[in-house]
Amino acid sequence: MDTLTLTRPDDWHLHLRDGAALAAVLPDTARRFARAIVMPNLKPPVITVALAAAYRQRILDAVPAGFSFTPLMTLYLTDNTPPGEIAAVQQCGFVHAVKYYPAGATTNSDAGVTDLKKCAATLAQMEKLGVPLLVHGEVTDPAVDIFDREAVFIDSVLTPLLHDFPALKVVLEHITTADGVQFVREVGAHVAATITAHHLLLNRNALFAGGLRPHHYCLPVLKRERHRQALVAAAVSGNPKFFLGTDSAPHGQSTKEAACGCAGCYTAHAGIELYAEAFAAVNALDRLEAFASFFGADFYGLPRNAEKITLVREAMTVPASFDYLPGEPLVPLRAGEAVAWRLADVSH
Ligand SMILES: NC(=O)N[C@@H](CC(=O)O)C(=O)O
Ligand SMILES: [Zn+2]
Ligand SMILES: [Zn+2]
Repeated sequence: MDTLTLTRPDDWHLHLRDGAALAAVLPDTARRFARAIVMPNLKPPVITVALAAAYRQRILDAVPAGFSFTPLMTLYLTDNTPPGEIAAVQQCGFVHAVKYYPAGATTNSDAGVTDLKKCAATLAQMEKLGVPLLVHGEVTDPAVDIFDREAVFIDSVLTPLLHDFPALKVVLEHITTADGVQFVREVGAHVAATITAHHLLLNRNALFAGGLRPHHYCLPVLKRERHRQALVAAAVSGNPKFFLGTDSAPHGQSTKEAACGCAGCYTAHAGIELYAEAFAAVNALDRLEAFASFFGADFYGLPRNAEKITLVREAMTVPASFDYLPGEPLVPLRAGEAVAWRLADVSH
């Protein structure tokens, strides 16, 4: 098969940033995806419906002419998010979830939750109104090995959370381990997971291939090969609990190639093509459409897209960098290397 036509996909986990960075990266996503769940970890974070409305308008203003793209907004949960804000979420129609960052877990998570107990009334309201909680699932205790932080989070935070709020809709974002896969498989249908393309394609050796590779550093960090294989098995399984979320997370080159580099991989430039590679590698291209275009919409209770996109199996060399901020290029995943698929009618 040299071309693959599928229902236009959605990205259920995306970082668009703001201002000039937003304008630089948005076309890559809008070209491929009809909608995206937009992460709220701006500085300062998007903590109210009013802030989400303003951010949504800035995104819409940055959509290039001729593109159709709908941002699906999220709120950043803090220790102080009032339960009343959840009713506003449900009523506004454009905020689709609330994001839980354990304080200190990842990029711009300083304002995140220090103790979920402080959020009990707000979580109860989310459970009641059916507002999903999106979870960065890693503990922050520096004594816990970084490669174990997802598994420990599942046991010590997520399991008690679901015990206390058994009907809360939860998406365990960017799962990276066999433990994450198994947990999501075994709990009820109200718990799902997103999987990134880079976690399907790379294992932790990619962080150290011939030298330190900052552009492969993201959180949760890449894991060993058996975990990558478990993620691939989940993604191609046809189980609707697993769906596409790129976690495309742009950072300027100087902040990645640094003594203490930022976490995040930029993948939006090949946001669906990289998944096609991962599915083709296990002869499962026939499973890509449901994973990329159906299961996420179904989980969020949104209609599936009507348009189609076509991918062509033709190697494309990714540029060494993209324009991002003045004097600050953006180095994408696969910079200077080939991606095996390209989007029909699209050239960079
Ligand atoms: N994934 C990352 O490594 N970084 C994300 C934050 C996140 O999703 O954890 C970012 O905003 O840069
Ligand atoms: Zn995260
Ligand atoms: Zn993310």
